[in-house]
Amino acid sequence: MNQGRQLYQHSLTLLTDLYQLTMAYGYWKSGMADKEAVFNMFFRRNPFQGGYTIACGLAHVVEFLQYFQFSEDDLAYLDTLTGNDDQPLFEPDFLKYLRNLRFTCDIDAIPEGTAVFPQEPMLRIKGPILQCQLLETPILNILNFQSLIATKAARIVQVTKGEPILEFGLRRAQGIDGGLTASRAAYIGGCAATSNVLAGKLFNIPVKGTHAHSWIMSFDTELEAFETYAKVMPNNCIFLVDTYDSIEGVKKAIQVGKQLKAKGYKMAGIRLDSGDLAYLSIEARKLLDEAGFQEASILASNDLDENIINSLKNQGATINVWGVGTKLVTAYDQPALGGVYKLAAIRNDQDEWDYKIKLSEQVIKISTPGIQQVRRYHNGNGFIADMIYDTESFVSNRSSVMIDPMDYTKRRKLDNSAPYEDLLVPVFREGKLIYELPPIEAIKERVQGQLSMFHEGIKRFANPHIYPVGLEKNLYDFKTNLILKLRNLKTEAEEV
Ligand SMILES: Nc1ncnc2c1ncn2[C@@H]1O[C@H](COP(=O)(O)OP(=O)(O)OP(=O)(O)O)[C@@H](O)[C@H]1O
Ligand SMILES: O=P(O)(O)OC[C@H]1O[C@H](OP(=O)(O)OP(=O)(O)O)[C@H](O)[C@@H]1O
Ligand SMILES: O=C(O)c1cccnc1
Ligand SMILES: [Mg+2]
Repeated sequence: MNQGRQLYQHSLTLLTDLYQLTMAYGYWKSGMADKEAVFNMFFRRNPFQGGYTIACGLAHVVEFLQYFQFSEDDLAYLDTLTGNDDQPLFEPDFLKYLRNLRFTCDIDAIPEGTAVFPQEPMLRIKGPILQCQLLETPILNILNFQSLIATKAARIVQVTKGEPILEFGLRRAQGIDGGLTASRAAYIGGCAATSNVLAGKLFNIPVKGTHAHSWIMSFDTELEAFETYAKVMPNNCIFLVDTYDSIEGVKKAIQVGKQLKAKGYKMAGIRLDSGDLAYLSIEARKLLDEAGFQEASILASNDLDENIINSLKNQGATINVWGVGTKLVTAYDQPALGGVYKLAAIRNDQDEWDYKIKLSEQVIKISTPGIQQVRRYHNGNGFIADMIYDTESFVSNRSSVMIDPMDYTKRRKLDNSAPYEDLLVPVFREGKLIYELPPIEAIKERVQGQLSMFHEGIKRFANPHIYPVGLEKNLYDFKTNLILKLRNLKTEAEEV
């Protein structure tokens, strides 16, 4: 029986964890639904043991929020949920409340394509606590994955040094949305094109493609396969040469390349997809050059990542176009960015902010309270440090002191008359979109622009230099005192 399409045709508003809805119900039932709260999204470690992370996914957060509304279907489904006594989980009046619920929060976020670092709020949301709570899961889902893949792509781009990377990952991506959003993030991170046609259409990304072994295998001979392809697609010929014997394959490609030339076309190149890619590319280059095909590209693919590409380059490989799939779109060596979303402040009955903190035995896991902003300082040559400050308590003096949250002896004085940029920009005000989403090309350019502004050391793969990020002194002191108070210890001031 045809059940109809089950995926991708309905409201995404239920794309959240059930516990967000049970808490939402709790807030509503106890009269707290509209209490104003602030949450921050941040991560604690850069992925891939690297020195930076590329922020990506905000456009899809915006899209999600613009369509945020419970549909009749959604509500009917929620109405079927029961607790362990088989009674309805949610009472009808709560579902009526959800029917009329609209997104009305303020959001400030760091633009896509910006390099970001641990502890920095990538996104800050302020609004009724019930809404902020429901949005934790989708916001993390979107930003964690796209930022992870954009970062992976940026690392691969670092090693190919301007040579184009074609993203070939769709067949092994983590499902349909994983494939689509990975293609977008990979392009933003610096890939030149994708093989993913739907991503090309949806996100305005260039698409590219060669042909597979099956094309070669469907003919009696490799030569016939190349000749037929040249006949039907004379303007898009990259011949896959490794089906039977890569060197023999290159020779056949040259034969067909000459036929193309005689007809006024150009053989764009060859593709290697197995064997020793360094050796084979060097041999292929010699053969191509000797035959007058100096301009023909050598594309290589086969489980490539930044480390293998680096090694191939060190071996003198003459590959100049890189096809990268599985290890890019699945972020093979680190499958998730550990971004979190934490309550940082809540309005009390006196209409003042109560700052909130999550304690932990591990210092790195203690959250930072406050309505946070990130100030990125420049000197003439590049970025020198990022300071996280609380917008409510910050006093813009001539200089600020920032303190490393992991080591209070590490301090730095920063000059507020030097150029700086406050990284979070207003995106929504009371639910209204006030941010103009940049075109994907601008986001992509921002990545490379940003990376050129940091000390080379943060881009190193092994033990990268740690870019300085700290808390502004008032925020640091406030956080420390709050920790002491929660642990029932005296603050320094109370001690004397
Ligand atoms: N010169 C090289 N130096 C380092 N790694 C390489 C080199 N050449 C190829 N590789 C990588 O080594 C791995 C080879 O994998 P594998 O043995 O599965 O493939 P293969 O036997 O070449 O081809 P296939 O199984 O696809 O026919 C791939 O990840 C490839 O990118
Ligand atoms: O290796 P990736 O980085 O994922 O790039 C995409 C791969 O997909 C294709 O073949 P597929 O892997 O489907 O088959 P093969 O390994 O047998 O060539 C292509 O030939 C690449 O090898
Ligand atoms: O176009 C290609 O060569 C291609 C596309 C997807 C996967 N592997 C290769
Ligand atoms: Mg493969």
